[in-house]
Amino acid sequence: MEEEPTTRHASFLDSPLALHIVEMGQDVLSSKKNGSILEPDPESMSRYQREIYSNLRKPNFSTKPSQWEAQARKAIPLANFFYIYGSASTESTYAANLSAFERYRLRPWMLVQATRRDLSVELFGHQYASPLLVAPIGVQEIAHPEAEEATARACASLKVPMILSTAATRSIEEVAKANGQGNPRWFQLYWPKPEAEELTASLLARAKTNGFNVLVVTLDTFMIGWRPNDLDTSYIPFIYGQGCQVLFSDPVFKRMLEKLQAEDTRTVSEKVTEIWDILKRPGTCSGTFKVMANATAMRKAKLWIDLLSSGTFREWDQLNILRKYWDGPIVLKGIQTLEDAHRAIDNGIEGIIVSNHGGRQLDGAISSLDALAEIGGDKKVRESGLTILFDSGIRTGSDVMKAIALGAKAVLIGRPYIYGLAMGGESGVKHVLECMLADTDNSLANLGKRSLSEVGRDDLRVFQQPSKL
Ligand SMILES: Cc1cc2nc3c(=O)[nH]c(=O)nc-3n(C[C@H](O)[C@H](O)[C@H](O)COP(=O)(O)O)c2cc1C
Repeated sequence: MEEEPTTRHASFLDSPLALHIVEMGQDVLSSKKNGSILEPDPESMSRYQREIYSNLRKPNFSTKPSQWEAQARKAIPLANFFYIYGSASTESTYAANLSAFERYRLRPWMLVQATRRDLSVELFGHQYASPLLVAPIGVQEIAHPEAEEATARACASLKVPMILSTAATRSIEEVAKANGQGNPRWFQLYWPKPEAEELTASLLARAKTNGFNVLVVTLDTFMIGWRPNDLDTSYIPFIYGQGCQVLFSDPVFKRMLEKLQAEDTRTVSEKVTEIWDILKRPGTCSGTFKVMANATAMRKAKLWIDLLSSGTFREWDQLNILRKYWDGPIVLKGIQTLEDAHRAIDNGIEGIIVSNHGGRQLDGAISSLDALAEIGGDKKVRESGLTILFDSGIRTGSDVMKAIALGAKAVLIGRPYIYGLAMGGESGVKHVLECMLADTDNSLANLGKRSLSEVGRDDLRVFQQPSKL
């Protein structure tokens, strides 16, 4: 006799096969709860690796950091390249930054359930998808005509926070627009000199209005480093008004400029003589052309240099001035000593970036990674809740792991993404960031870790102790 359909249905649910399927489902659900899913996540950061292989052809750009540098060198005028690549004096700080990563070696762990991984980090109450941020780098137009806007779009597409430099070639508003609504972005301040507090207030108000929610204050560049590459070609973009757009677009700066012009008592002939004096100086044709083309911008640029790069230093007790104009987290960039990290804590600062500006400021200095090793290992720092970020030398995913192991919560990518910008504008930046994200995820997996919170000093060996004074 034929069974009733309902009975057939009921009997299937009772069948061993159905029970097995249900049990499998329950296993998957419970393993999800336990965080031990056996299938790799198709959306993981390392998907870029799979995409490249499945394309079955060479990617448009190399995946090697050394090639990004080489390709950027070919893509832009040499003086521009050397401004980006160059460091202070003998470039020994830059060399130390890179070689330090060779001394700290990772210790991979086996038979760890790292099929699914979590690269997210929490910084100042915000959840970020990865520990990578884009470092503040000024004058991006010298790498590509789309400049900071291209970087902002690339960052938005990958949800990587962009830190906008005060020395940008685009205004705060233009970069915010290119970065789009809801994307995380921070603002880096080159602190105008004390007489221009109103200007500082205006910059910070604009940053806040335009969705920049963390303030990075750079402490290591009150005086520009001794940079022979640029000195030998007498090349500094700010003189021509390049890298000055954040201030040029500021209402307080505009008022200052108007006042200066109104007070300018020079006669026309005196002004012509001044330009003629510049043109008479021995130099390149392109220098002469730039002087002619930018005579107006140069007057504005003079004020920019006087306000931002006058050589006037600030002190610790002045930090509280910034609290008047900024109610969000403040991060000090350029910390290299444990003593200064303690001062940051004592001054109620929320975060520091252990950085030596990529070796562009003080030559003969310790590597930034050695500085991190000292600061990140300190009891007072660890117990204080101070957020530690790191830059200067990050080139690969394993570099990211080493910095995290030494106590950084997140890291800043510097020159590599500017090389990406020089190679191919927005798509070049995106490529470099996707490589860095994939390599970071891959390194976490091959270290045998499921999340960044599991990475610590046990995962490192130092093979040559940092020199002690
Ligand atoms: C061309 C160039 C311009 C930079 N401009 C700024 C800047 O405007 N503000 C700032 O805080 N740091 C600036 N930096 C420093 C970076 O933020 C970062 O500290 C450095 O690039 C890290 O070193 P790395 O590139 O070797 O990894 C600049 C670096 C370069 C290479």
